[in-house]
Amino acid sequence: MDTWEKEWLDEQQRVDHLSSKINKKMNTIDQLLGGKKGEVVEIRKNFWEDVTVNFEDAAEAAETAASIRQQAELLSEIERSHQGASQQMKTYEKLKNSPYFGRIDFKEENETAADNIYLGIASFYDEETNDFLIYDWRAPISSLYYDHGLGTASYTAPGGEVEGEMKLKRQYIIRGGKIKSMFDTGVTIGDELLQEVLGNEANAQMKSIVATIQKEQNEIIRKTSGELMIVQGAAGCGKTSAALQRVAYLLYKYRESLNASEILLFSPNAMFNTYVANVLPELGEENMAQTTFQAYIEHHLGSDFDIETPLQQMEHMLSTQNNDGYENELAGVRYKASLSFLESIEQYLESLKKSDMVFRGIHFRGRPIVSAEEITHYFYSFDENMSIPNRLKLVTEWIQKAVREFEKKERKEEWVKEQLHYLDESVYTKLYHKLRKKKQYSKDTFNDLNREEEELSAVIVRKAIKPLRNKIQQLRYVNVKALYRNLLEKVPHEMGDEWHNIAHHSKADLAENKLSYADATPFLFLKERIEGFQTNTMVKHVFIDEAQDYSPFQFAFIKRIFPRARWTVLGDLNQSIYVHSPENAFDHLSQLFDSRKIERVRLSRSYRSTKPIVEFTKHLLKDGEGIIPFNRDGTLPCVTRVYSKDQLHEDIIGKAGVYERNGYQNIAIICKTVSESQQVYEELKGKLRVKLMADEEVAYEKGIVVIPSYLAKGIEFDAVILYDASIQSYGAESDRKLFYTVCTRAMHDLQLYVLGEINPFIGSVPEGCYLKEERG
Ligand SMILES: Nc1ncnc2c1ncn2[C@@H]1O[C@H](COP(=O)(O)OP(=O)(O)OP(=O)(O)O)[C@@H](O)[C@H]1O
Repeated sequence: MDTWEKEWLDEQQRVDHLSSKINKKMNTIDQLLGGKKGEVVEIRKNFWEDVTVNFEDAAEAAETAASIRQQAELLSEIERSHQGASQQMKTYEKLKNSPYFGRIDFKEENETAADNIYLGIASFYDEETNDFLIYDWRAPISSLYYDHGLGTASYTAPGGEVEGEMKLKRQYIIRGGKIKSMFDTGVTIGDELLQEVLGNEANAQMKSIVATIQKEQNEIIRKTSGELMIVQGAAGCGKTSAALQRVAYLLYKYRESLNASEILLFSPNAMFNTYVANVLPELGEENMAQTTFQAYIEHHLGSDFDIETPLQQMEHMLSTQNNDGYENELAGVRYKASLSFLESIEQYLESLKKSDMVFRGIHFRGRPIVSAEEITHYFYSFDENMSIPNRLKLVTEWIQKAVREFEKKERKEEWVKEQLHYLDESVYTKLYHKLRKKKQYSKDTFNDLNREEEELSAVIVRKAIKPLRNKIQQLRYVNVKALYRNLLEKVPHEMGDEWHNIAHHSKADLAENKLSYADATPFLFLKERIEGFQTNTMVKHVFIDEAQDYSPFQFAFIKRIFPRARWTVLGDLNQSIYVHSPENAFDHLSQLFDSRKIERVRLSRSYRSTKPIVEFTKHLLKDGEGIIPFNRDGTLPCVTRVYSKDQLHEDIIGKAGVYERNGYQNIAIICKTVSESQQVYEELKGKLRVKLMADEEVAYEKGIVVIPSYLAKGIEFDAVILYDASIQSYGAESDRKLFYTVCTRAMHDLQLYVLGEINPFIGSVPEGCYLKEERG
């Protein structure tokens, strides 16, 4: 047996020893869990026997309430610790399968021997020996593993910097309690393990990367001093992965004061939410809250408007690219996405404090209660410096009072008497009981009858007027639609005459209760600023993935919603695919924060795709030289020219078959638009086992999928078949980033078809970087 084999055996023995310790702990918890369950059942059963119930007088009643509370607290305490224990059980289950992935031997300065530190997804403490047999990967000492090679090394412990020497750095793949591979590594975390991990087939869901986090990524995970962290890096360099590990790290570091629901991730679309949903549970943590910006807008405006989605906007812009008026529309969309527009809304709001607010009069059954003029008059009777929301609070109270008075008079109206006549028997009986309870019946029956009628009339009117009252409380009497229309009347000095056309389109949409994607955020902003901005102070960390796709306006908006949150923003300017995103999106963002509290991290190595694919895709960009591929072999991307649709489809079917036989489980046929995806799906579905993924609400699934460019964003596939890379599809300069984005979705294989002329971006890739084929 050579030394390495001996080492391996020793390591396996340690794993076995650890497994038996874990088993022991699991047994103890198991018994505890069983016991707790019994306790809960017992308490539930005897709940009312164990509380002293006595309502004789106030003191007794209070005692009874206290007794019930005590019993309920006991129950929830047991249930809480039951949940804690079952959570622990799940973690031990994972540790039993794979207790750790790394080891470092670290000799602290002034110590004689090195400590062996084993790193796993959670700590494991042995009470018998008072030893940590596994350290959580997020513990301060674990940073040594990610940041240092052999030799001098240090880490920041709670008590200060600890210096020393790293004697050994080892990596393992352990599955089912058996060591499958083991490597000793040097400066960076071993390429062997990375090769192995990255070479695997894509998953329908993103995986955690704890075992192979790279030094530059570790910075993203552990740096927590700033208020805004901007992470920029090429496609596939691990921005999303690092962000999710950062969430896990924050949950560990601030476990006493932070819980998962106080962290919010903005995803590019709803499908992406399902794609990343597994990473944190895999690490034994609860998932953070997830949303999309669109969902936020829908939540606030969706009941009043039909709101264009980003996907629909993109679809519209892509299909009108060659029309007259496109440039004008584009200028409008960009202006509405800018901080200048936000500033002009602020100015408009300031002017509304003095004049021009638009209100709707309050009517009931066609009769006026308070006219729009009266509301305006009352609104402007307040001090000019009083904010609009504060004034509206007073206006609302005033209107409600007027409605109350109106309500009293209304009881005598004819329609009330009519309804009284046809009143439902059950309502009648209910009211009778109510009046009896209030002891409002006298012995005088004549009076009773009158009273009964009065009460019933009051009920009828109150019920009929309630929806109106609710609307008033929701400030529906403020005509935000008209205010937004008036705002659009003002020609911004940045825009000139073409603005009239833009405003005209928006106003026509509004008239039909439609809101374009470009108008949705400004509209909501105006509404919120008028009615009183709804902020969320609970959220402490906001993460924004694919942040290059947000407009400066949207960033400013989000900042207002979460005034107490720290931000982690991840993006790649080369992947901004929306017309509203400016070239320098992150500069606009930085303006919202104190420059001393901003941290910037750049990632340059790309891990997703093989080296030949990265070499190909980086040449699609004007400034792609800085992108460094991780050294993973693979075949060259292939560009195939075809001369008919039939030929194209036949080839795609053949290629998808080859990929399937290769063992690939995630194969994407990426089209440019949703409508193209639908057509292609219709053509292929009878001949290929293929799914259409054109709706962002569906969860991402394995198999061969036809998917539009926009939805493929942020996710990855074993192989990508690009439906049509001709100049007709991707010819304009504005298509460059979209084209780069779709090509970078491929992990192992990239096949591009061209029906017509090859697009100019492929044209700029050096000859040796891809294979060329002709068909037909
Ligand atoms: N340190 C790492 N160890 C193992 N795999 C990694 C590492 N970093 C990144 N990866 C893998 O690389 C792929 C790309 O990562 P990720 O999706 O996080 O990149 P991204 O920068 O968000 O990409 P994009 O901008 O294209 O959406 C994923 O499969 C991820 O698991």
